[in-house]
Formats: sequence, structure tokens, C-alpha cells
Amino acid sequence: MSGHGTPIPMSSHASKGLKGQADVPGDKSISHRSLILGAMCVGETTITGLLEGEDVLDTAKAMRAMGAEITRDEDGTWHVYGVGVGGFAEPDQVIDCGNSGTGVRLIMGAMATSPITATFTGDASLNKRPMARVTDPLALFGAQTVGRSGGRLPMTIVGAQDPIPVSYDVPVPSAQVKSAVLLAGLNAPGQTVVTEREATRDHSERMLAGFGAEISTEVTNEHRIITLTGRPELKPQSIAVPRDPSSAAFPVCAALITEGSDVLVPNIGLNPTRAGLFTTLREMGADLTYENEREEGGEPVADLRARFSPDMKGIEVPPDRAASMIDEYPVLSVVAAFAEGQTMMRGVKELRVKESDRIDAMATGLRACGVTVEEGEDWWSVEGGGIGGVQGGATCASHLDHRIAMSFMVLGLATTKPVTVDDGSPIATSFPIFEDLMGALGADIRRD
Ligand SMILES: O=C(O)C1=C[C@@H](OP(=O)(O)O)[C@@H](O)[C@H](O)C1
Ligand SMILES: C=C(OP(=O)(O)O)C(=O)O
Repeated sequence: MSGHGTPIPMSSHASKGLKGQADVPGDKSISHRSLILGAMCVGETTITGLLEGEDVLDTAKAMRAMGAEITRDEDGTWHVYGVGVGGFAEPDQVIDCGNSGTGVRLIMGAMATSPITATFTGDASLNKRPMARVTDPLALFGAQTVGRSGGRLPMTIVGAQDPIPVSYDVPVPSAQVKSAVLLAGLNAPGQTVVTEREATRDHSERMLAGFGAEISTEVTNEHRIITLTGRPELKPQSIAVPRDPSSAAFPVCAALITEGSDVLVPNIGLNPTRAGLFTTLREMGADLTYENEREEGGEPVADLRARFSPDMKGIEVPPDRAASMIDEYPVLSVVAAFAEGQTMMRGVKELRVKESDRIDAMATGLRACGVTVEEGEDWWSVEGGGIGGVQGGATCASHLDHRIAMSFMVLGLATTKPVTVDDGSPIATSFPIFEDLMGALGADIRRD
């Protein structure tokens, strides 16, 4: 878990000619879901390419505490022996999900329709994040919740004894909320229906179908209506987790802003519910190409090739693209600082309730590095200074947020003076090999 250990101050220094291949780790969203769905089958699920970051390891611990047997071979293959839908055991300790919103929200959903009680907590960041968005729909299934004021962790959920299926319109664009409701629906007899107005990442829908659940999605002009039939017998799977586009974003963006760079990031999923950053960068004029485009496991995949792009222009990012790149706005704001003109990002208020208030965290650090940033509740804009136009030289706070820490480390590769973060330890939640991988490309990132 991040935030419990000693802070790791890090600095990033002007670098040139990033070169080579960046093999980024497995997808975080799919990794959490592989463990949770594996725990909800009877029999053995095998997982390769699992992201072994702290967030996912905390989910593995939680699934063990609720009765699943989970082992890891020396070669990195994971095995989950699940308990079946409705088969969770009551954990005898508090479940600590560390820094992970996905972990805690999905697990709360998965257990809320089982007759067990569980108490959840997290680190200082997670315990500030809103949980009512999940516990409100879980109450409709018959679960009861007691938490801190404002719907914060620590929080106890008493699972429903006789769960009833639910129809729920998700009021915020959130795959975590959608997924919590679907996972709760697994143990409710009958049909659970979830409606979302903006398409969010659809890994839960795809994986539930893969595990044999009866699930369908009806897409209209305004909605996506997902219908799940409860009490399926999920069938164990063999899962090869694809690489994480949200992690690929860091070496890709670093290559675009550092002179002489040419980096290949192979095997990245381009599921349209995740690929918004890459579309945006290409619209800005980035030299970012998709090589070897193919389908794997029903998902579009390509090798990304990113080269130094001195002529990028600021753009207006369409608000309806926000969900497909929600975790990538911090690093986009870094690229925007090196483009010519203004980049305007609207429809992004969800950024304020992530591991940190990401608009505030990036705006403060970028301004300290000499970049003009403006913001409102639901939007922000960055004035680009072009390549060579950003001073740097500041120490930026990471606020227990991996994406903020990594974004400032990318910034410092192309600023005139080095950029420092007060604490890089949260990087291990999603990208434990970040420093080694960036170093191997030629990025000068140091522990201070
Ligand atoms: O479902 C998921 O795996 C995730 C959903 C997103 O969160 P929200 O649902 O809060 O938008 C995203 O920010 C997070 O990193 C992973
Ligand atoms: C928002 C994120 O994660 P989570 O909500 O799972 O903490 C993220 O990884 O950027």
C-alpha cells in the first residue's frame, strides 16, 4: 500500500533521444476484474500478464480474505481457485484496499449481495474519496452501509440476506460504479439493468460474458443499457491480460516531447473506451503511429510508435471523449505545455475525485514550472510554450497519486531546469517498473 512508507523524492532531468522498446505492465482494470471474477467461479482461473502493482495485490489479498485461494508461480502465472457466486466467506479482518478506488468499489459491489459483513479501509487518499456513488445503488439490492460522514471509508457493508435485482441509472460517468452494480447483480435472482449516459470502459461487460454470464448491451443514441441475469454459474477462464494503455501513455508522451526520440510500445489495447488519449495526441499533430494492428482476445491491439513531435498544436478535447481517457489528462496536460497554443479540456469534473484532485494537483505544479493554466469546476486549459518553452525548476506535490507523480517526471525530461516530486512512492500502485523502464529508454529520472 502506498502512503504508509517513507516518501520517495524523485527528480527528472532534461533528456534527449529516448530510444527502444517499452514493455509496459498489464492492464490495471482487467487485472482487478480477473481476480474478482476468478474468485466468483468454482474451479481454477489462470491469469498471465497480471499487473503486479500494489492496487492489484491488495485486491488479491481481499479475495483471499473472502475465501478464494490464490497462488503465483515463479514465472508470474497466477491461479485463482474461486468460491462461486454467493460463496464469499466473511473476512475476519478489515479489508485494506490501499490506494485503489477500483479495488474497493468493485469488491464492495461483489460482496453486497452475499450474507456477509465486511469493513473496508484504505490509505489517506482512498479514505477521502466518495463511496456513496457505489453504496447508494448497493442499498437498492438490500445491502446496508455504515461509513464515515460524507460516505467515506472506513466503511462497513452488511450484505443483503435476500438480494433483489435492481434497475439503476448511473448518475456519473464511472465504470467503477457500473461494475459494482453488475457484480452485485451476479447474486441477485433475476435481471439487473444498468444504464449509462456516457460510455465508460466496458471490461466488466466483456469479461462477464467471457466468464459465461448472460449479459447484453443495448446501445441507443443517448444510452447504453446493460442487462445481466443473476445467479449464473460462472466458468473459470484462462486470461492473458493485455498491456495497459494508461501506462503506455507515459513513455509515449515522454517520446513526443524529448528531442530525437523514437520509442516502440508494443501490444497496447486500443479498445475505444480506453484509447481517447492517443486519438487526441494524433489530433494535436503527434508523430504517433499504430503498427501491426490486429485483434487479440476480441480487442483491437497495436504496437504504438512515438517519435519526437516538435510541431504539436493545442486543441479543444471533445468532452464526450473524457471517459475514454479519464486517467490520461494529467499526462496530456504535460504534452499540452510543449504544444503551440491552448489545449482546452472540458467535461472533466471526475478528475477532482481521483487519488487526488488531479486538476488542482497538475495546475499547481505546472504553474510552479512556469506554465499558464486556467481552471473551473469542470474544465481546465493549458497554454503551450512549445518545445523548449517550459522552465521547470519546481518541486511538485504528488498527493499520493501515481499519475501525478509520473506526469511530473515526464515533464522534467523536457524542461530547462529539473522537476522534482516530493513523493514518487505511489507510482508502485500501477506501474512498479516505471523508473527502470524509463531509464532503459534513456530518461534521466533519479531518486533524490
Ligand atoms: O473501472 C475501472 O477499472 C476504472 C475506472 C475509472 O474510474 P471511475 O469509474 O471512477 O471513472 C478509472 O479512473 C480507474 O483508473 C479504473
Ligand atoms: C483513478 C485511478 O485508479 P483508482 O480509481 O482505481 O484508484 C487511476 O489509476 O488513475
